[in-house]
Amino acid sequence: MDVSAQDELVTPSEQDVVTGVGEQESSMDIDDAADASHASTAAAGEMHVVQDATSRSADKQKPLSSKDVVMDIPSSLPQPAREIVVFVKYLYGYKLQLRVDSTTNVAGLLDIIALDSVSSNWIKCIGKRCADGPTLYTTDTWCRGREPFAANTVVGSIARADHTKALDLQLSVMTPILELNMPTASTAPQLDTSGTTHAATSTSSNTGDAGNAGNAAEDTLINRIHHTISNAGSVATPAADDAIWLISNLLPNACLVDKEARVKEKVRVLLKAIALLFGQTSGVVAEVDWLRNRGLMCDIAFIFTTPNGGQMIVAIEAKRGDLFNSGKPLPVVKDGAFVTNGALGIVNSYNQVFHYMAESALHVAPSATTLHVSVITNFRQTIALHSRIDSSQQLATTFSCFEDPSGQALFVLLYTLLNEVRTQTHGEPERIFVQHDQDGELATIVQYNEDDQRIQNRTESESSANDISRHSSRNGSRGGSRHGGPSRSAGHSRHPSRSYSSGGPSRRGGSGATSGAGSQGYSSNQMQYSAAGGMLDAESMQSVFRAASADGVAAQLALSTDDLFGSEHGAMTAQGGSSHTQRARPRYDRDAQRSITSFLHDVAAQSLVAEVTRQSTDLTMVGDEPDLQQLDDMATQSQPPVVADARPRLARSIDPAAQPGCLWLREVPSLSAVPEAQRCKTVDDALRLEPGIKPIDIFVGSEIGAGRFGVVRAALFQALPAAIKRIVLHLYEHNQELYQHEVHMYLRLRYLWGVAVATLLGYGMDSHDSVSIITERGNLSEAWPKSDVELAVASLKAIHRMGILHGDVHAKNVVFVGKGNERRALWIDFECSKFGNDYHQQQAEIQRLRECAASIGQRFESEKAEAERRLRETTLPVQ
Ligand SMILES: Nc1ncnc2c1ncn2[C@@H]1O[C@H](COP(=O)(O)OP(=O)(O)OP(=O)(O)O)[C@@H](O)[C@H]1O
Repeated sequence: MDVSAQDELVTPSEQDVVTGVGEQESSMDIDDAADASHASTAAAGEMHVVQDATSRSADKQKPLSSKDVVMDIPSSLPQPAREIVVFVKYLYGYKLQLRVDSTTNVAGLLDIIALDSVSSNWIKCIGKRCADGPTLYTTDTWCRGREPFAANTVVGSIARADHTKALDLQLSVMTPILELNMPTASTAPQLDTSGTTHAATSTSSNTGDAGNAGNAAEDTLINRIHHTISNAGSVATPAADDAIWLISNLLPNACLVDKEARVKEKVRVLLKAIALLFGQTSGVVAEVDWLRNRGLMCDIAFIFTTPNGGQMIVAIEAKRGDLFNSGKPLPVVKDGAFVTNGALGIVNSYNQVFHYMAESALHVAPSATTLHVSVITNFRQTIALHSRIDSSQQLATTFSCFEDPSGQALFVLLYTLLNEVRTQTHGEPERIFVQHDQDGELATIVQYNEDDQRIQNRTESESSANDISRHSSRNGSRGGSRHGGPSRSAGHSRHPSRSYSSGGPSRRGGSGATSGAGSQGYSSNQMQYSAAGGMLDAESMQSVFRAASADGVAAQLALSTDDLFGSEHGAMTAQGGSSHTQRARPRYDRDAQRSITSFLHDVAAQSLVAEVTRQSTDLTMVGDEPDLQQLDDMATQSQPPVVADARPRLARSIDPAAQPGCLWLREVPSLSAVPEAQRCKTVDDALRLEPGIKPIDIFVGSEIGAGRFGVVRAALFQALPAAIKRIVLHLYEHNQELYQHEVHMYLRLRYLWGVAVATLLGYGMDSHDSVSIITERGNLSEAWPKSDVELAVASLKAIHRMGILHGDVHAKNVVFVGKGNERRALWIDFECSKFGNDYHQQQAEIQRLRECAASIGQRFESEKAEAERRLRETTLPVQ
């Protein structure tokens, strides 16, 4: 299938690179190609009037017309205007031509847009937001008294805009969080090796082994890390707010534009919103067999890795409930990480994903009246999402459950993580828990006092609890896995959902049916989540619990094509009777946002989250696997285990020889087993075989290095300088594992990309027998001056802080990018890296780096002296 997204947003330069030099292997000098690319950009730009500074000032007096195209967004433009341009570009798909210059203000832009026949209320919203400040997203506040933007009008009218494009924002052009929340250089906290924070001014208190230069390098690095973290994904960008807002408010009415596309558009819109929120940039495509083998019965799924450290599966199922209901205890989240071995292909942009997904969804269920999109994700990004959706609520409790506007969404977060977060932020862990067995059949509500003594068996929702208890006792619930999988009982006993209570609007499980607000009519197999204001059937609950028990976060967004965003849901929203809807409405409240983002960017919180994440995902963590029987017994005791007791359940014991589970690699046949006719010889061949892969703007150039895997070549990857390491799998027995391991480690180090670790730009199979790892390209240091050494040491320490030892410390594995203050040392080659926090090993690595660098530096100096001597000799006048 051709997934070369027609609305894939490609700049002229990228396009030129791709179409101009399509062959993968070429010896053309890569920097020439870059120049050519830029030249062609300029050429293309001429057609569209690129606005450089000169032309801007020359055009100053000209009225803005609709004949010009914005090719770039001047940084001088006020932020709201920049946002508008971005939105316009995506709303109109470049059809609306407008020019932005330094004289353009927000009002001017809005005027231009208003003149256009397809002007959109979406734009008006932006305008309003600009005018009214940060209250836009509290729709009722924003709309009150401001005709014509009454609340319902807004919801309805915005829905007429083409959200597909509106949501198709590129993360790179969003407001960097830096502007709002980035601590200034003087106040940015610093990490010491123990992970504690210090004020930035106390640089001298930093580590001992690097001198002042080292401290300075580290300070800069830490600031950059902050910056990177801040900018990773779209958590705190206004655009992400928009996405949250869309999801929680507008989707009920959205997607009515393209009636023909129906499911496709709906799926696309929703998923783009999700993508925007989660900021994922790459993923793998999974199909039915792969899913079935893992107990995930849906029609298609995508597994994303998010820049912010999580993984997410988006799955579409034609029949709701299949997803988690296949009878296997741990469907796809294995040991805290999604198992993606054997998935189908790699995608490199979310546009591709949506095209693929939409096509596939239509293909697999062309006549289905209902398609369900489930998002199963784990870790921190969802925390950000949820805390921002309702930042006024206490973190841990509001995470437990959330219903989307269609009434069927559910987010459940990793409970231990939540408790940690809550302890961190509120000084105490969660104290009300739901206990149930791993089948989700038993649920009792237990409350603890501050001394961790059990004080209550039920919450106010006694009827619900009664039902649950009766139900469970009928089923003779006990710990242990009916399906032979590991028991989740101990873990479940600390489920974060504390709020089984009445009061929220009820919503029966299954698509489409809505009961009245505040309905109390439960049946025995239904339970109400007041936090979500929704009602789930037991089956769904089981599903959720299973997902949660697998240490993941589950979000189910069910879409009904019949009444996907129909009047019923709209009515529910309009009634305002839905506590859920009110809660779900994100608040664009600077203070709230600040507190959340400061939490997210707080170094201690980061390390806490990282730590908990590590406990549940660390591939090398060969923890003590708890005795399953013991866990079962614990679950049946009246007093549930403390949170810490649940931890061993998360820390997993794996076969050290087992391959990392979170990476994709199809089982690769040996080359000889592949018939000649089926071998990939070109990128096109690979594309035919791997329909998820698009010719991803990659241009391969000349050799720049070599190692045990073979040669590394310079490349341009989407117009970025890159290095491509190609690994022929059949050459060595362990190549596949090494490849997987290296990619895995790069992914684990994503926070340091571009700061201390070369950015992983792409990876995956490029033919039947070879895989590639594409990284940001840098230069080796020739002379290793002291400043380079300190930069490299600082980067290595940052890697150590992430709990990883490089394992192959050598000067050739550090590349440098940038100049002057921007210079950074980026580590590459992680195939020998391993998890570990051993101080002595860390010091040994640092020491080794210093020695390598010193010897290269000395050699460089002596060679230089020798060359100068020779030069002097040859140039001395002959006597
Ligand atoms: N991102 C990059 N930027 C610049 N040069 C790079 C980059 N990646 C790799 N190289 C060059 O290619 C060489 C080999 O790369 P790498 O170490 O990743 O390959 P390898 O096959 O794993 O080598 P080794 O046998 O040392 O493990 C590096 O020493 C470096 O010179």
